[in-house]
Amino acid sequence: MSTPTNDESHLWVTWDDYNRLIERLTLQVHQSGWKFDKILCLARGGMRVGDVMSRIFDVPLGILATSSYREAAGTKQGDMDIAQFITITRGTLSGRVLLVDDMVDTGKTFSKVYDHLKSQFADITELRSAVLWWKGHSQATPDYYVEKLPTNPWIHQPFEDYDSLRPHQLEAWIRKGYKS
Ligand SMILES: O=P(O)(O)OC[C@H]1O[C@H](OP(=O)(O)OP(=O)(O)O)[C@H](O)[C@@H]1O
Repeated sequence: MSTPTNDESHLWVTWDDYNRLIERLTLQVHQSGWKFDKILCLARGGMRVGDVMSRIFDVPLGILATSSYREAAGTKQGDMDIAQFITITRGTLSGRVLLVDDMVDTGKTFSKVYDHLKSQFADITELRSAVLWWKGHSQATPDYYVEKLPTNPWIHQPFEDYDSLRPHQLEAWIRKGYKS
C-alpha cells in the first residue's frame, strides 16, 4: 500500500523516514558540540528516539512515562499524567541531561516535564531538549529539532499501525507483508 500524500493537515511518516529523522537529530546534537551525561526520553513517543541516541552517544538512557488524555479523535489535548519515578541505569538523573521526545505539539508536555524535573532532580546541572518535529503552535521551544511544522499537521507515525492491530489479526498482517 502506498503512503498517502502529505498536505497542510497531514504528515505521513514511514519507518525509513522515521529512522532517518532520528539519525539527523543525533547528528545535529553531535555537531552542536554540546556534551551531556545522560539522555531522558519520554515514553512512549520518545522511546525509539532515546534508544537510538543513547546507543550512538553511548550514554545511559532514562525513561519517564507521560501520557495525555486527548479529545476529538486524539487531536485536542486535555490533562496529562507524569509518572512519579524515572527509571535509569547507572545512578540517578543528574548532570547535563538531554531530554528527547518525538515531537513538541502544544508544548504542554515539555512545560510540565521541565517543572517536574526542576522540582524533583536538583542534581541536573543543564537540560536541553531534542525532538523530531516541532509544531508551529507550540508554547515550548526545543533546543534541537529536525522539522518545524508551521501548519501543525497531524503526524501519522509508523507505529500507529499497531494501535488498531490486534493479536488475532497478526497472522494475516504478517502474511500480507503490510508496510515495511
Ligand atoms: O506538546 P504536547 O501537546 O504536550 O504533545 C507532545 C506529546 O504528545 C505525544 O505523547 P502522548 O501524550 O500522546 O503519549 P504517547 O507518547 O504514549 O503517544 C508525544 O509523544 C509527546 O510526548
